[in-house]
Amino acid sequence: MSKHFPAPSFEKKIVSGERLREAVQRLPRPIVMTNGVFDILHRGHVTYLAQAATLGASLVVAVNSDASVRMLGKGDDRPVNREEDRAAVLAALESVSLVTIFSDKVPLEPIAAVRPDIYVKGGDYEVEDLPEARLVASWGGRSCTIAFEFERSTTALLKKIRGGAEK
Ligand SMILES: Nc1ncnc2c1ncn2[C@@H]1O[C@H](COP(=O)(O)OP(=O)(O)OP(=O)(O)O)[C@@H](O)[C@H]1O
Ligand SMILES: O=P(O)(O)O[C@@H]1O[C@H]([C@H](O)CO)[C@@H](O)[C@H](O)[C@@H]1O
Repeated sequence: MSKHFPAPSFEKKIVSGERLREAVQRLPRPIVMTNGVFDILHRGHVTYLAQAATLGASLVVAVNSDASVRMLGKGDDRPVNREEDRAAVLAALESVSLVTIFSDKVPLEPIAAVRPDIYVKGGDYEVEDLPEARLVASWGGRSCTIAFEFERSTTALLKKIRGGAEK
């Protein structure tokens, strides 16, 4: 007979858009926030999230819904991992305090609900180009990018798995 386990405690870090505003009230500040697809988690992602977490006392991650990933044009076969799985993997990370799934192309709604002190993206973005940064600035928050330490990507991993040339 196999033992029955309760749901792992990290599942409690996943909150719906409706519960986000209230859940954030319980987090220590300053709050750092980021967003992304995080389809197949790799070393670049986990390093980036650990570094982002050091910028404040809590890290909130907004993860794209499957429908919003399809709006980004990453390919007909993306995402590989469905939204609830991507959210669970992120929630299991020590660096991550809260995870929410968002449905729009740009995560302005969850950012407005969280009102982070610091908004962060990876070094593949420029702060000046981000509508999220303009929103966060409206309540006095700041935004920054974190340079890549490891050149990794989900797209490159998929190419490798599927027999492409990536190492
Ligand atoms: N190698 C990396 N190092 C640091 N940060 C990264 C790296 N890859 C992605 N990021 C950051 O992680 C977040 C999620 O990125 P994303 O899901 O687009 O990763 P990806 O592996 O580049 O995916 P894809 O290949 O599907 O575009 C973004 O904020 C991005 O800037
Ligand atoms: O994982 P990605 O592709 O880095 O995440 C995207 O980031 C976009 C970014 O915040 C610029 O607006 C966002 O709009 C998009 O929905 C993905 O989260």
